[in-house]
Amino acid sequence: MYSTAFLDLPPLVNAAGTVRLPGSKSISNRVLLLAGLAEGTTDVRDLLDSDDTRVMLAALEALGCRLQRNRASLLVTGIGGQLRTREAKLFLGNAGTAMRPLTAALAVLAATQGGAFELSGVPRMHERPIGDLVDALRQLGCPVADLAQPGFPPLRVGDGATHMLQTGAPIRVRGDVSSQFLTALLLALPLVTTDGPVTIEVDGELISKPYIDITLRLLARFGIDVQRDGYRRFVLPQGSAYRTPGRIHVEGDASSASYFVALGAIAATDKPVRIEGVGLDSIQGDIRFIDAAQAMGAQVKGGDGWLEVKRGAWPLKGITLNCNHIPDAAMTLAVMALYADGPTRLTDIASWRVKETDRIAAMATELRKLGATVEEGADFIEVQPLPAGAWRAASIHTYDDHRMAMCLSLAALNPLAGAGQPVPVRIEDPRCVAKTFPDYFEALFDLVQPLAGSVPVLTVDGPTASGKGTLASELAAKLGYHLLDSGALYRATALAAQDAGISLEDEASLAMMAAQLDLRFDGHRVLLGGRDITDPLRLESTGGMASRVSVHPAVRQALFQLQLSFRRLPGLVADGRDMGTVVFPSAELKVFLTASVEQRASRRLKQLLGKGVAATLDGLLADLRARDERDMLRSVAPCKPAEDAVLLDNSALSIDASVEQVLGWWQARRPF
Ligand SMILES: Nc1ncnc2c1ncn2[C@@H]1O[C@H](COP(=O)(O)OP(=O)(O)OP(=O)(O)O)[C@@H](O)[C@H]1O
Ligand SMILES: Nc1ccn([C@H]2C[C@H](O)[C@@H](COP(=O)(O)O)O2)c(=O)n1
Repeated sequence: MYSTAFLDLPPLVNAAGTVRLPGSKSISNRVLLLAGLAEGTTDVRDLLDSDDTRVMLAALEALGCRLQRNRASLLVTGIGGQLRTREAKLFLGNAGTAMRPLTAALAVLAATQGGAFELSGVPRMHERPIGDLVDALRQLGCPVADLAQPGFPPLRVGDGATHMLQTGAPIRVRGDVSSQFLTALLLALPLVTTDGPVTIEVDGELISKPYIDITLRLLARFGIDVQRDGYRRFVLPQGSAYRTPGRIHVEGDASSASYFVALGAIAATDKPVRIEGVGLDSIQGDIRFIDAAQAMGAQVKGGDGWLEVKRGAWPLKGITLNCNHIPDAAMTLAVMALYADGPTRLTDIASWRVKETDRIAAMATELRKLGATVEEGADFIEVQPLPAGAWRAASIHTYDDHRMAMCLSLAALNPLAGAGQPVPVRIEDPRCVAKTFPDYFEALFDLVQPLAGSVPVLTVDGPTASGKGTLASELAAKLGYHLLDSGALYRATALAAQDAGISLEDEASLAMMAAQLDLRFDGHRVLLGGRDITDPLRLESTGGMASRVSVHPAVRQALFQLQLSFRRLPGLVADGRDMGTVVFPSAELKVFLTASVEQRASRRLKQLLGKGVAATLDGLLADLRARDERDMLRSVAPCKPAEDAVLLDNSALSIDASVEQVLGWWQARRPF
């Protein structure tokens, strides 16, 4: 997962390969609540691991459910409809799929068994309406107190006392703001059917009906057979009781599939994008997104648990579509619309305005930043195609909304819109995808090809102990980029030579060995032929040997391709001696880092003593001078600033100040 302040996506031009989807958020949180309320233990497979499921799990644990995590599954032992805890404060983040059903379930349990629970979330959750559900619970006779603005969380349900509920008369609930209110009642009211059946009647036209279908199917799996009259009237039979189904499998998230369906439709020109975990047999309403994608031109094939998507019509075809049945996935259509031959109008999407953010306003604002013409209304959005040449590089604000981040990432495919200046796209706060798809960007990068030469590179060259490694790894962490410590390759070659008894002057043998290095970087550990060489790699003596090995042109040539292979999406920070001059001459920013030799020697001394390695200042000064001379005066790729490098003397700069300085230079070169 990328937890950086922003993530820059270079222009992308092709897509192919397979993505395995994380579990559906809607199914995961429903299953968790049902398992938590049921008698017995439920073995939940392929559960989504994300922010929204984590808050649900924390709530269940606080309520006395037992959770046992195994490698492939989560075992949930429920409370069997009996409160184990009578008071708790539950923080539910921005998870509507946790807030609404837990409010209803705890309201009826607290009222009938005596309890009091506070439910709160992030500030945006406190702006998301829940009044219609609260009204329905109050009709029943459940005490519900608004703790801030009436009709919005935070709420307190129950007052510690027991109450008789009015289950004899139908409970009325509005269906035209969020279908989650009805889902919440359907999940909660089986708990109070001891004295007779309980009826729910829906006022107004129910939106997002497919989500109710998911709720009903899952209720059936947990032993509740709801009788119904279409989507207007639902009857929970007397004596309903949750029974664990034993094992339950969570299918992949159909809303998350929409980004990869769109990716295939836009960019899979040769081989398809294959999506695993969700398919034509899906119980999720958002699977119908594929109909919309096909209407726009996508070629879609599928079976049970899989889909394959390729580009069909190109440009895509603009469509007008009522999106009431696919409210979440429909956002993806708004970005696909940029690649269409005419306007795309998405209607009946008023619910977008009360989601993680006001999604109609957010989508319109961000698409306009890219250069698009967008019209928005109370319950629609109309997006004009964005012709080649009209795209602008944009820094996309994501509003703490995972779907904004994932949808807008598709704008990086802009080179496919036609001849014109390709532009990168910046996604602000990429971590917001953690709500449903923590590894979304990693999955995207596995499938796409960047425009040739567009993966950004930042080089940091300089003499030994100037702080290159420290600076480069901080920069890579801040930008979410890969890191190449090129010195480590020379060091590993030197160690391998030592192990094999090869002389450091034997250029041909060294080069042959360097070309076959079995080197693996595993986090901070470095493995050579499976052996952990992390510690020996950093020895001063190894640095000295590396310096001698690196003077040989054939060795440098042997390591050249390996270094180039580190240039992968989304970008690279490379440190060494010749990164800016030889290996990445087209790097966007080249920094040449220096510090006085005295300063460098004293830093290295501190570093070594800190690791318990004996050293003296005089000895280090002599070693550094010798190494500087060899590295700077050798005939091939000497350590020197590239002509277009920026010099940074950090003798009097802290590490943080150096990082800020370089990030400032980097930002100045970005088009955002
Ligand atoms: N700006 C700075 N101010 C103070 N200390 C620093 C600064 N930058 C780096 N250091 C410290 O200097 C030491 C050497 O830094 P580092 O290992 O990053 O250098 P290097 O140039 O990568 O060395 P080498 O070429 O030997 O790999 C480390 O202990 C690091 O914490
Ligand atoms: N791009 C590079 C990186 C390193 N070397 C050589 C010269 C250094 O003295 C030695 C060890 O590097 P360090 O880990 O200290 O950065 O490797 C080089 O020639 N070119």
